[in-house]
Amino acid sequence: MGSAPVALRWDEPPEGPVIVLLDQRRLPAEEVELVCTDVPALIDAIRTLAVRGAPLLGVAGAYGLALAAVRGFDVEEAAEMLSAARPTAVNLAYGVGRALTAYRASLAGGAGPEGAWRAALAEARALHREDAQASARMAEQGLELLKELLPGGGFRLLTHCNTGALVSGGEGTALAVAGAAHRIGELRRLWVDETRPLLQGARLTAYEAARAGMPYTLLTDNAAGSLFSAGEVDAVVIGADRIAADGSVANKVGSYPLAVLARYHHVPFLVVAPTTTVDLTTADGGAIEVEQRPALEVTEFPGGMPGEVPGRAVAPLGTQAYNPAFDITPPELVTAIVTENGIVSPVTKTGLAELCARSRSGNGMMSI
Ligand SMILES: CSC[C@@H](O)[C@@H](O)C(=O)COP(=O)(O)O
Repeated sequence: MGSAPVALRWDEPPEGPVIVLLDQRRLPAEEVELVCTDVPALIDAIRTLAVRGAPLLGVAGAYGLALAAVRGFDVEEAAEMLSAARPTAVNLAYGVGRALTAYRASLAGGAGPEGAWRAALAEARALHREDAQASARMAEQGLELLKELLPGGGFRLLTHCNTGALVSGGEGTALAVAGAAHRIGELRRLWVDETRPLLQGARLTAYEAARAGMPYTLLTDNAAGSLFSAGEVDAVVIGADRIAADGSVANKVGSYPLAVLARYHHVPFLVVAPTTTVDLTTADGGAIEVEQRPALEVTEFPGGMPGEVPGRAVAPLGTQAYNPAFDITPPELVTAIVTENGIVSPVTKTGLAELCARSRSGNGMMSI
């Protein structure tokens, strides 16, 4: 079994502190590090998905704030720019907000610039550690829930996008649950949606599943219906980018159709996400901003991502494309939301606000 990839680290070479990313745009073909020495480079990495996935975006945002401070950027302006780099995953603004609050408090307490950037860095490191701990708790609780829902064991799980170690300081969210099932010999099959247009499933989840030795099979997103109708899926496990106060879930586009299929076929639809992904200030799914991405990602294959080698055109030049990065699954289609603090479901009746209150108080825009 291969070791989990390290998606992000802070480094302090003699030339000055940097954020080192495993460049996810190049996986699985190449394992290449991308070194960000300044805030614009990090913002570009976030926009072009060199670093991605809700929990890791939070961690990247917090380290980004520390980088801004140590590299002499206008920290307040950097905080705004970093938070706005991608709009849907609430963790990004949350992570930036936490490091900014630590930075401001340090300055207000009389620290100089060195003390203030170190305070921001300490907060980023704390968030990174907490994320790893949350990941382990979600894996445990998600596994327990699967055992309850599917007492026969031998789970055949369908997942979408990428929710593993590449998006976390730990093993991730939904993929961490699959990993926990695999370790006890109960993962019969991991069905991996390729996740058009940027192929996070094919490129990244398959990469992680292979490294972990999981029994996995890749499918095109539009093959999922046949798989359900053949009775081959026991549960859907996905992550989330933002969960509104009413339990609506924003996640990678293609999640909502899976929830509809799961309901039709009486299959549990499980969302695995840390409480840092819950945004109690957003009332419902309609209030979640869904990121729209360039047409090129759809009209070229495999996804003409900025900074990448040009893709191959699969549509006539000038074709318009509808390319929302996320969709919204309404709460009535969600069987349960698994967090590090517990599970919200029609069965437990525990509210999201109660689970969030079990974490330390949030900063910035989060009301947790
Ligand atoms: C634990 S990651 C949860 C989500 O962030 C993930 O499912 C997802 O949608 C990521 O989208 P991406 O556009 O690749 O950042």
